[in-house]
Amino acid sequence: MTPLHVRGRPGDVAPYVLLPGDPGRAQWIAEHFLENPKPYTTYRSLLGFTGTYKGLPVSVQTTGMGCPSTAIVVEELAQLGAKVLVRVGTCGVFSETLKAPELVVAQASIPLDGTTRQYLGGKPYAPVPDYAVLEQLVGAARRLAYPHHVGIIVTEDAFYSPLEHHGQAMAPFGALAAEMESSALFLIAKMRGMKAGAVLAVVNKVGDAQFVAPELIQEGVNRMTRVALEAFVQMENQGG
Ligand SMILES: O=P(O)(O)O[C@H]1O[C@H](CO)[C@@H](O)[C@H]1O
Ligand SMILES: O=c1cc[nH]c(=O)[nH]1
Repeated sequence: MTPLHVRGRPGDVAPYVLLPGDPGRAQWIAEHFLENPKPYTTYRSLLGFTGTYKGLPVSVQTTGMGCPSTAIVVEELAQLGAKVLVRVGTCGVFSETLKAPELVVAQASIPLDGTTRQYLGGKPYAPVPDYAVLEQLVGAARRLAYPHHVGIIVTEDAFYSPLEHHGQAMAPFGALAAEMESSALFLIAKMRGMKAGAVLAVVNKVGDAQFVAPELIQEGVNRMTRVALEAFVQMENQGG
């Protein structure tokens, strides 16, 4: 039996998993960073591949956009034996002092989404990455000398909110960036005994009508992927 959506079989998914929102990014990462990548699921375009990076088995699994889809994928990755999950996503920033292709490493997510609210029955909660994963992500970004910011992000549902952008309202409280998946990832990973983190490439200032130039996005994606993979290797070398 495979899970309902991530249609891999036990053994198909590696303990270490990269989580991009975009299936095109999942395929690009598999082709450019993994040796011998093999697809294990294509259902609903939630593409998943497993290969190796520097000899370490690694999977890359699309989450789709938003917390509802991410929650399904993370639950099913737990069923398939995943242990360490790192979101490699894109984000919008609240200040022009953060620029593409800089990275944002999430230290916590302010959960403005509906999925975590439903999981928690409305109880307050602080979705945070696993501390060891956070440490390894920051360490890898430093070693690679990629400019990065470590801080609070906002996870929200409405990319095109008709109201004044509600994520932006959290900027005075220290939020650096907005995206749409990390709160659910952090919460569900904790509930299911997995370790999670998130590294994000800056692609716009929140509310801008355009993303930055494709070359800058590509460079950010390249950098965040390298950071996440090097963090996996370090974690494995230090006993997982
Ligand atoms: O680039 P990904 O990983 O999809 O992440 C961001 O991009 C999408 C919105 O454009 C949302 O999923 C948001 O979280
Ligand atoms: O969720 C997101 C992702 C990228 N840019 C945004 O403004 N929001």
